[in-house]
Amino acid sequence: MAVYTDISETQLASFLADYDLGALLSYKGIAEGVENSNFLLRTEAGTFILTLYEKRVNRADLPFFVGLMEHLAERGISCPLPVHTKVGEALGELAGRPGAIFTFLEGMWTRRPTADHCRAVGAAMAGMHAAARDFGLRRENGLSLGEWRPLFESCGDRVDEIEPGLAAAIDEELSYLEANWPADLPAGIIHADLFPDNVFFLAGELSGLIDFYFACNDLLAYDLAIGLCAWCFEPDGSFNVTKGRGLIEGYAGVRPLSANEVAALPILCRGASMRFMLTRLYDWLNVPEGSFVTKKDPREYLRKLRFHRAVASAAEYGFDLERVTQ
Ligand SMILES: Nc1ncnc2c1ncn2[C@@H]1O[C@H](COP(=O)(O)OP(=O)(O)OP(=O)(O)O)[C@@H](O)[C@H]1O
Ligand SMILES: N[C@@H](CCO)C(=O)O
Repeated sequence: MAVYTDISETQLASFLADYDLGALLSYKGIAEGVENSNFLLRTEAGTFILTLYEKRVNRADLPFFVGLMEHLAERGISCPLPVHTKVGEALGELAGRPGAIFTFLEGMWTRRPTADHCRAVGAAMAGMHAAARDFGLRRENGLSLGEWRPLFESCGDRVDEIEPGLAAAIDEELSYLEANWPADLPAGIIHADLFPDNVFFLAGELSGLIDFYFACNDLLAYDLAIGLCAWCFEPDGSFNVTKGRGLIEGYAGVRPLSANEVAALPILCRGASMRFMLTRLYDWLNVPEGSFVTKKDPREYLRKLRFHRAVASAAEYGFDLERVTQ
């Protein structure tokens, strides 16, 4: 359960006194999520989310995250909007943790994405990329190509417990990625974790994006590659080309891709699979049993990596080239 920091009603009421949200009516911890403590608040002004930032979020990055959500919301992207205190602050402190209050987004994430969901997510991702273009702050991706090998090395000598020969296979794949990673593709601010649990739908329509705590400056098409990995595989491990087409054509309907971006999709998908396999592998080997963090299976991303390694051209992701390029 993702409530690491307990708060008392008295603490919360005194925190809320800095805001124009009326009196506290009720609050409860939210079980979902693993990074931060989230609470559902009801006050006289409505329903809100209180997020307390835990250790894995770097305090210095908070102005970037909170500012980005504000920037996107101002440009019509449906995402949580930070609520300001009476003196105009978006970030405060509660129970020794940095905290912020956000508007509540209606909707639920979908456990069974369809091709229509994928199309909507592609369009929303491209809309987010476009809306973030004039955001004034930068944040380097702390989980980009250069960080993968140190992360792998920090997993130590237990990697082959997951599968015999895995350490050598990762080493070889990292060498390929390091030698061939594309450099000259359009870059900007990406979400970097736009998985199904971070996209809400309401009555079949996309109602908003949440969890911008991996957002950073990186290749725009890398976000699309993360989306292909997270949205377009079936539970049996097969890639669904109809979903792939939906995601890519949904994206390109808002921001057409360049021919170079299309050509780079297979290697970007290999990199995205590597990134999520490694963070999951690290957690698998290092997070103690019975802790709050729900461990996700690194082998899911190993299987996805193998699929992308066998892709000879981006056309195998199922889209019509003429429809997605400029
Ligand atoms: N603005 C919001 N409106 C409605 N619900 C929200 C909002 N923000 C967060 N939630 C709820 O809180 C849950 C956890 O939020 P979030 O995914 O941001 O947490 P996290 O700990 O950063 O998670 P993750 O494990 O994905 O990194 C969400 O699944 C959702 O149910
Ligand atoms: N989306 C990530 C976890 C949260 O960042 C994963 O599925 O591994």
